[in-house]
Amino acid sequence: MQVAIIGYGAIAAYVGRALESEGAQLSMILARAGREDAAASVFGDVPVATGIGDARPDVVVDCAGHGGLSAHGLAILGNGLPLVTLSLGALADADLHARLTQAAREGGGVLHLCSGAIGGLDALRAAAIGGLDSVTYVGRKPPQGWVGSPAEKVLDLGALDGRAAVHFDGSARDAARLYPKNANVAAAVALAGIGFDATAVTLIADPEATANIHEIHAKGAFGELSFRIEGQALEGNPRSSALAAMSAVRAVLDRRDVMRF
Ligand SMILES: NC(=O)C1=CN([C@@H]2O[C@H](COP(=O)(O)OP(=O)(O)OC[C@H]3O[C@@H](n4cnc5c(N)ncnc54)[C@H](O)[C@@H]3O)[C@@H](O)[C@H]2O)C=CC1
Ligand SMILES: O=C([O-])CC(=O)C(=O)O
Repeated sequence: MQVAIIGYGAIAAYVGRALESEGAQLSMILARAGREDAAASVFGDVPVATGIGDARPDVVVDCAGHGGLSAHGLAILGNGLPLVTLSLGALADADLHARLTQAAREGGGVLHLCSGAIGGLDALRAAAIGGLDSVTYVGRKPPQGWVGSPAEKVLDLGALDGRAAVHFDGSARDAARLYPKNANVAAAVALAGIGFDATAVTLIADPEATANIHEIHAKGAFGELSFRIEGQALEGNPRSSALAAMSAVRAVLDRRDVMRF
């Protein structure tokens, strides 16, 4: 299997290593113009490019956040290629969502939405068929997991005095837009359940937390669901959970299986 990867950060490095150890071949790394050397320093002699051009890998994996999906998604899907993404929050932008959908329909590509750092989305998606009354997502991370996010505008993350503090309460659409590096899970819950505007999100910085804790609570015709995961941070980035990288690897490997979840 030939795999192209967008990005060369903590998740991209994990995904690349794991896929190579499963026998996949990295055929291309997509980086921003001017950052080719930085990408090459992570991936050695894998060719680095700034656009997909006419390359035909079996699958492309977006590990570069919202900017990666918005920069490369249209061309990749428009070229009829499958694209696995972790940047689900970018779809809170209704215009980008519509343009990616159109490019995939016209070009024959498919955008695979990774479950990322959270789980339980299979049950939530099934429950949506019968009708959901409410869906809530609560994200709780240690203070360093929120560095570089709008949490810094309302909290002093270095001086929380042992107390957990809420820094966002609102819709999944606002969470996804405001926290592009932290609220892709909120977007995943929204897309699996009742959408970006109806999904309620609370984000918490918790000095007592030793993991990235994600919870879903949902009610509907199916009954009631509660899901909670304590995910360890990925080596190299305290904002990202290791499971997010693992889920992208899973999504790529699933493509070669004849029996699929
Ligand atoms: N769905 C989920 O559960 C999760 C999603 N994520 C998303 O994955 C992203 C990456 O996470 P990490 O690897 O931990 O972050 P990171 O900061 O270590 O790496 C991000 C990489 O993307 C590159 N990049 C940015 N814009 C780009 C573009 N237009 N084209 C090519 N490369 C570009 C950066 O240079 C950097 O190498 C996060 O920003 C977040 O949006 C992260 C964790 C969980
Ligand atoms: O990795 C996590 O714990 C969640 C995250 O950053 C995101 O959803 O963007």
